[in-house]
Order: sequence, then structure tokens, then C-alpha cells
Amino acid sequence: MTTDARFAAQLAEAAGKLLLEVRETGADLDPKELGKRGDQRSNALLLERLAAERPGDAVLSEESADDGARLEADRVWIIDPLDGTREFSKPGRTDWAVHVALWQRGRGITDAAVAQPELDLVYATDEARLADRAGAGKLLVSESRPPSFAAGVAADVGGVLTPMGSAGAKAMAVLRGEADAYLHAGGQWEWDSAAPAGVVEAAGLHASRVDGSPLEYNAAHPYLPDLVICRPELADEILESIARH
Ligand SMILES: Nc1ncnc2c1ncn2[C@@H]1O[C@H](COP(=O)(O)O)[C@@H](OP(=O)(O)O)[C@H]1O
Ligand SMILES: [Mg+2]
Repeated sequence: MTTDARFAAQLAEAAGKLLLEVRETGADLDPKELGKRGDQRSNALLLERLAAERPGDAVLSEESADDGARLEADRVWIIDPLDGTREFSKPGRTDWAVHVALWQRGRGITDAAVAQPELDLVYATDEARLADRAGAGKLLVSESRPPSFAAGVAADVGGVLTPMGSAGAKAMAVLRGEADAYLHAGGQWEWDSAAPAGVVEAAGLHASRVDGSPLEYNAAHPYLPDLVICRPELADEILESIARH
């Protein structure tokens, strides 16, 4: 059987290819309709393949009703079929992603993949590596909802706030060395961070809540409002700075 990490990568890649087609064929649609179509088609593909190839596992998806079965399950796939729906719907944007993560009881996120279809890139826990630091000083934040402490942290560490869409796109930019950190607060759901955090942690980066505590998944209320992803050597400085602001 394909390993769970390879399976996650194959799923994210396949959903990403479908999303590229949806984007091309739906270029004339109203942006909201295009985003909805992307969310739904990608979700359908992922659910179908999970049911066929991992039939005993539970699923938590941004785009499906949560029936609670996952709370008793030992293996739960946490998926965001289209992260950065807003950016997906804007022509020319590359900052959107597909997230596929596997949570296992007692172990947390064990296998995960993030696809960035417009860049033709797929990252997975079995292959991801931290690249050299090319984006020194760049701190990635949400374009629409940057955290209130972000400006203070940038001042403390001599950094520059850089807006970008999609949690997965921001986390993978840190992995590629294009930025030092991704800072978020004020609201987010488990599917937004499960795969990105799983991939970067497998590559040795820091990923935690903004108070430094661990990211925990498959909660009854799957809300995880904040996170910090950064190069490991910067974690202490950034967490201390956040605590001050
Ligand atoms: N305050 C908030 N509450 C809930 N979700 C949030 C949020 N801020 C960001 N998110 C979600 O986190 C993802 C990345 O956001 P951003 O691009 O702003 O950084 C998006 O996922 P989706 O596109 O899957 O909805 C977005 O909806
Ligand atoms: Mg999302």
C-alpha cells in the first residue's frame, strides 16, 4: 500500500490539477461562484479518493458537515480542499493551496501534504526540507486579517510585514526560505493549519500557538485561532516578542 505521506501528496496534487482546470474553464464566472465551484469540486475529489483508498478512516473537511464520527476514530484526515479561496478567485494569484493531513490518536499530525498548483509544487512530510534563508526579515501575515501584534513584532526583530493569501502558501514560503515566519491570530480552523504545520514540522521548522503551546488537532470544536510558523533558530525571539505585544 502507498504510504500515508505519499497518498496525501497524490491527493493534494490531483485536487490541485482539478482546481487549475476549474480556474481556467470558469474564468468568466463571478468570483464568488468560481471559489464555490473550486471548494466543492476539490472536496468531492478528495472525499471520493479517501473513501476508496482509506475506507476505515474518518474525515474532517472545511467543505463537509462534521458528523462527529472523527471524535471516536483513531485516524482522521483533516483537509482543506481549497485554502485561499479568495485568492483562487482573483486572476493571476498563485497564493492558494490544497491541504491534506492525517491525524492519528496519541500521535497528532503524522503525514501531510500541501500543494501549490500554480507553482507546480507539492510538499509532503516524507520529503520536505527547509531551504536556505533567502527572505531574511520577511514576516508573512494574512492580507485581510493581519494579527494586531504583528507590527510590534516586526519592529522588535527588524522585520518587514509581508501580506500573502492562504495559510498553506505562507507556510510553504517559509519552508522555501523566502520568509522568516508566518504569524496569525484572531481566528482560523484546524484545516487551515493541520497540513501546513505537519509539513513544516517534519522539515524541522517551528510551529506552535502564539503562546508557544503545541497545536492540537481533532478537537470537538475544531477551532485553532492562532499560530506561528518560523525558522527554528528564530522561534525564541519571535515568541518572546509576541508575548510582549
Ligand atoms: N479570523 C479568521 N477566522 C476564521 N478563518 C480565518 C481567519 N483568518 C484567516 N482565516 C482562514 O485562514 C485561511 C488563510 O487566510 P488568509 O489568506 O487571510 O491568511 C483562509 O482559509 P480559506 O481560504 O480556506 O477559507 C481563511 O478563511
Ligand atoms: Mg483554509
